[in-house]
Amino acid sequence: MGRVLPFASQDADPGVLLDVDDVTLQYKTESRLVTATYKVDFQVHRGDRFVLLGPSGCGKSSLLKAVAGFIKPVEGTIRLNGALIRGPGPDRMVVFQEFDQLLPWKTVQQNVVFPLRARGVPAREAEERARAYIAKVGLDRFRDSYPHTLSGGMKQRVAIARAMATEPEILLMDEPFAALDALTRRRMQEELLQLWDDVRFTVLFVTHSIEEAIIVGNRILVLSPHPGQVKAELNSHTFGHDKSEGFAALENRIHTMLFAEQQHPAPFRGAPSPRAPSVTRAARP
Ligand SMILES: Nc1ncnc2c1ncn2[C@@H]1O[C@H](COP(=O)(O)OP(=O)(O)OP(=O)(O)O)[C@@H](O)[C@H]1O
Repeated sequence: MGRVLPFASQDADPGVLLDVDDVTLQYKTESRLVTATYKVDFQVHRGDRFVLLGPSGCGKSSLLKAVAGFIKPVEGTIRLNGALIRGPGPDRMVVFQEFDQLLPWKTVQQNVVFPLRARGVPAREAEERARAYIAKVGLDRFRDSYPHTLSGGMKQRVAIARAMATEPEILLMDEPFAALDALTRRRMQEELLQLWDDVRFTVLFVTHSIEEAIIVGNRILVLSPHPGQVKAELNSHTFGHDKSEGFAALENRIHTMLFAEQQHPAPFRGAPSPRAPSVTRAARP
């Protein structure tokens, strides 16, 4: 493999990779104009695990789609490495929540090879790179399996391997673990962190789970409810599943930030739930 540099942050470059500047996103439907985000600003540096966190409908997925180049801001700009994003490009890869993002008629290996060949990577290199990334997500034994024979978690691992194998500048993940059971989700979060330790890629990660944001992210952008506006940007680089000192404090701080002005407090406040708070659950008392 050997060619991880374009994807990785192996230098100490503190420069901005992704610059989202004053971005307003809108959708026009037949009956109305929906403002998804309003004047959102943030900057992602190389090697960041940057999380967009906020309640359902605050425009997290819309921001990710705009960075992917699928939708255009009505106001503001998005730049990657200084260049204006005008559409989708090979420098960005998206991992979605849905398990059906793989090609069902192709094996795991073929699924990972496919986008590499489409980008002009020579056959042998594509095969080798696919093998290496499939190994990184622990699926060597399933290289010749078809997607319908894999569990949800395994399919997401393939989707991650496929995206990583293209070695994009930034990996865009839209609630990639949200449809998994709690234990698998936790394992996937750990594996993502291990992968990051290994490859040091840059990721923009969308979630509505406060716990997931703190575990996965080194920086968290907290967005207000619809239309999404920036509430705060926080550092979270010292936490993992061990929930070391300060985890609960940060969790509470974010929770308060998101729901302090709500008239009805979330049901688990004052009576902590054994499950981690999620923005969606909290937003629907
Ligand atoms: N294609 C669309 N047409 C019209 N409105 C849309 C479209 N996609 C999203 N919206 C609206 O834009 C707003 C933001 O949606 P978006 O999916 O980005 O939010 P989100 O924070 O990702 O929500 P969730 O966590 O529920 O996925 C919502 O009000 C949504 O209804």
